[in-house]
Amino acid sequence: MAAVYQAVCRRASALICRFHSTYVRKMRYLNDLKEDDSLCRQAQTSGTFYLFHNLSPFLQEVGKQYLVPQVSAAEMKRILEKFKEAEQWIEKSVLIGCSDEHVPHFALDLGALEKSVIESELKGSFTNLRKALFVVDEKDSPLLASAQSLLRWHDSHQYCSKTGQPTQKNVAGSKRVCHASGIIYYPQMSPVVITLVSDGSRCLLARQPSFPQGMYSALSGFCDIGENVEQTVRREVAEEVGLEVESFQYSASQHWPFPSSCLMIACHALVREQQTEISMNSLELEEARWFDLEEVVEGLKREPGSSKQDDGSLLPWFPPKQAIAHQLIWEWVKQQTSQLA
Ligand SMILES: NC(=O)C1=CN([C@@H]2O[C@H](COP(=O)(O)OP(=O)(O)OC[C@H]3O[C@@H](n4cnc5c(N)ncnc54)[C@H](OP(=O)(O)O)[C@@H]3O)[C@@H](O)[C@H]2O)C=CC1
Ligand SMILES: [Mg+2]
Repeated sequence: MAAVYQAVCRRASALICRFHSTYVRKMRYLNDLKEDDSLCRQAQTSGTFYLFHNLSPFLQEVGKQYLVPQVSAAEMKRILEKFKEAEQWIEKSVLIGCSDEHVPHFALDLGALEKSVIESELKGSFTNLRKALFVVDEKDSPLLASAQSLLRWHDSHQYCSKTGQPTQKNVAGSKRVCHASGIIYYPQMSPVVITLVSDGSRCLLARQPSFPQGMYSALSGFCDIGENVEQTVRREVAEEVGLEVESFQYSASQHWPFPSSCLMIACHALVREQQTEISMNSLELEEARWFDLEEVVEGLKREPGSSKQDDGSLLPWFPPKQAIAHQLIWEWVKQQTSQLA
């Protein structure tokens, strides 16, 4: 028995090692591409391309599925030759990852080219990211989100904010340089804390006026400069619903591309059972209230379309699973259910 156990352990650790070495080699290769312009330029000739048009990703609808096609370098060349200055277009691409076999992946925004020509050549359509993220396969959503954020960052950092001179991207697109001042700009993300507040048996969910009808989510807010995560959690909860956080626990994080590149830091927070009266900040929120376990479980089952009742009123529903808010709400349900068991 012990021998079998040892053999299983050896096999497991061999697998883990193999996984790590593939991962490490991949990360090292990507880093080389970021650091070495000529290596990256060469990689563009054998890589694959995810296409965007004015920041909308290109999708293909196959049956009921939406696919995110990777266009080969040869196919890219063929399409771009239909337009002027084909070579210059490839230069605009940014590195977004690579396969385990080191096939590099790039994202390219063809916003200045005729959309319909590309759509009919590649048999698909450029789709708004807000829709795309929720219809593609789960593994593709983070890739689309980060690719769009990087393309957006390049688009809005064409000039040096100190000298006003144009900035130049390195080939991989991991930075931009102002040659007049020597300033290097790196892609930025804004840290945002998202907090699911609980009083021990209920959780607090709120609506911002911009949310779709009937949707409630956890409280969120940008970190102020100089703040740590704990301070942001405490401040945002105080500002938005007038409650004091007693303790909090980090859950997970997620890159979120709206409005532009946020690092969502998700936390659970507890307030005292005796101090649960909400004083909502109506400049930021439209509604904030406590939900019990049963109402949350029901809400998780609801789709946006099934939220409307015959009398026109709306039953609450929560963000879809691609949003980290969904994960927080699920975790809370699991924790409550395990307490009841
Ligand atoms: N993935 C998920 O599950 C969820 C993601 N989110 C994301 O979190 C983000 C922040 O949440 P929200 O509650 O709106 O934040 P806040 O409560 O901090 O309020 C937003 C306001 O803060 C100001 N602000 C401060 N810093 C910034 C900055 N770096 N970028 C933009 N605005 C800033 C703006 O005010 P002004 O315009 O007056 O200057 C903005 O309107 C949202 O953009 C949303 O997309 C939110 C909930 C769930
Ligand atoms: Mg907020």
